[in-house]
Amino acid sequence: MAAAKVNERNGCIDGPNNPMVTPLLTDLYQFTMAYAYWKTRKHEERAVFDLYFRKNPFGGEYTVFAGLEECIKLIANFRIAEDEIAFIQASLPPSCEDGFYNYLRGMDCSNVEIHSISEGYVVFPNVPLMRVEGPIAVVQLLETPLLNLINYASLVATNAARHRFVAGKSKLLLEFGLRRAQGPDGGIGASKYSYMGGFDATSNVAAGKLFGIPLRGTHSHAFVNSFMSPDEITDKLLYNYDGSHACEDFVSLARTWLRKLKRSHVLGGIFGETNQSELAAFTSYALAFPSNFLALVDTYDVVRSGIPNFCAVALALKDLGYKAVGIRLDSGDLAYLSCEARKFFQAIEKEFGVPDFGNTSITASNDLNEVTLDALNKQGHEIDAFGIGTHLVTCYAQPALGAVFKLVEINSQPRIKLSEDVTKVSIPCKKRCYRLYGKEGYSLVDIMIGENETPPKVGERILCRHPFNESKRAYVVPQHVEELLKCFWPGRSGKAREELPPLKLIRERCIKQLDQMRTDHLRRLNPTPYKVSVSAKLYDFIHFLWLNEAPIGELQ
Ligand SMILES: Nc1ncnc2c1ncn2[C@@H]1O[C@H](COP(=O)(O)OP(=O)(O)OP(=O)(O)O)[C@@H](O)[C@H]1O
Ligand SMILES: O=P(O)(O)OC[C@H]1O[C@H](OP(=O)(O)OP(=O)(O)O)[C@H](O)[C@@H]1O
Ligand SMILES: O=C(O)c1cccnc1
Ligand SMILES: [Mg+2]
Repeated sequence: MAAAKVNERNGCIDGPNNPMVTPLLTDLYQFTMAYAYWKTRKHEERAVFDLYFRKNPFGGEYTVFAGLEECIKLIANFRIAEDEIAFIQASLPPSCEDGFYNYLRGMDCSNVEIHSISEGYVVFPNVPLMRVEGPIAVVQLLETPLLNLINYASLVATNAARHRFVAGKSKLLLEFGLRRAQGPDGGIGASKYSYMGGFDATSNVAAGKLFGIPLRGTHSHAFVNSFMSPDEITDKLLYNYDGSHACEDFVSLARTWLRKLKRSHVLGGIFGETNQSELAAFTSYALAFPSNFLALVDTYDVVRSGIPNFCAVALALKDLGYKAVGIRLDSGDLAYLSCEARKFFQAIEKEFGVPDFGNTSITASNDLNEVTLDALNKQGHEIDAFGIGTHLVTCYAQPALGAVFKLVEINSQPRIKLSEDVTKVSIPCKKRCYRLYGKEGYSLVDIMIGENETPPKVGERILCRHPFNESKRAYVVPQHVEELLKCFWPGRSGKAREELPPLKLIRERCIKQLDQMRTDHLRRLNPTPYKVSVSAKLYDFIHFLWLNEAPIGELQ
């Protein structure tokens, strides 16, 4: 993954983060269609496409929109290089005329206009996330890369937001998925969009460098397993926190604390001989990171070895003025073990008078997902931080979002795609989209209207209709109206271009958006669907066009 390059052409928007995002990152049929448009001299006809999805993922009723910045970076840098043109020429039939390749040579997105919902917004089915307008051949080529950049990004951001919802705001959420992700780009994307969806940090160093995501981590079982005995620690010296004096033998100090713990009335009964190679591993990790000591305690036996060994080293550190961070549990019954660990820490705080030791942090990992987080909450647990990998980054519960890109207008003529399945009928016309807010500050409904219709106004009653179900309709008097589609790439329209905010701000926006949603839309079990509607005028037009385009069947 190369660092983002500076755009030489417009000097302001870098290229996509991933160098594989080029005009060739598309399906062959986009190029064959482009050729056919060109051959019939249709290629410059002005087309409007909507990018939207039909169903929220994970059985939920909301989605977090992500991936916009990469789309705009693609658009800003969209030029087909000479070697790419040669490859396209070799891939299309020899009968394709040379003029087409000259046309591709001059192709860019300077006449394409992109309106989009802002990245990090909570979004709903059928409302365009993005409206792409421009010469049909160019916009056709953009279908696949735009969908590619938005589908997984939005899916994983939504997955992260859902994990955050179950875990609760006070928990630290760490993304640990790189090793299980779908290749390098899956891993980088997962880290970026999990952070956007509300995770606090990642273990992925490359993502930390590329996007400034906070890096966090513990250590693995291999580190513990690698120690055979305390004799392996040769450098036992540790200066105290302020550097004023040295403890010559930190290993013995930790051993002394272990003996004290064993003699304690309360704790002594819990464990006997702990694993000494584990104690050696913890001691040497503390010598390496005295201010950031966190131990993985489940290699041998959490209660009889890992926790007492950790506490002995943590108390030795405390003697030298350091505060240990905590433990990680990576197997077994995480609810039970976290409660046992907390009791142990609290007993030490009481018996040895160590302030705040009871609050020592407990991190849990091991195949966690929404369901296990929910189960842990129901049982009661003492976990402060969750490290989540596989289920988060692979989107195990649902592997694809399914956003689509549909032609809604050409040469100012609205188009509709019909389907046997009503949910797959496209909503025609170049549209404006609004979010209407009610008295209590929550959003009530999203509404799509024709481009030239009068926008909804605060305090004015407007009829919101379900796009396809005649009987579903409601009057809304909005207290606040927000236009959703903003201009992120003005083309030649002369409109102002929305800025692309830094990742941290998008993350904050996402958290704020979710805070502003009614929790019944967010809950895991039987969430309430959010209403998505069209104006009365657009409703009538959709159904007029539908009847116009659908052939009448004949029964015999
Ligand atoms: N209290 C709990 N309630 C519900 N699920 C839990 C609880 N504690 C742990 N889990 C989950 O149960 C599963 C246990 O995994 P598994 O059966 O592989 O055992 P393990 O603890 O990983 O054992 P080992 O690593 O020693 O093989 C994990 O998915 C974990 O997230
Ligand atoms: O379980 P996940 O949600 O994917 O989180 C990441 C896992 O990766 C590490 O395990 P590792 O790869 O070392 O193997 P393990 O499964 O044997 O613990 C870590 O200890 C977690 O268990
Ligand atoms: O830092 C960790 O604890 C970590 C990182 C990646 C995967 N599992 C754990
Ligand atoms: Mg594991």
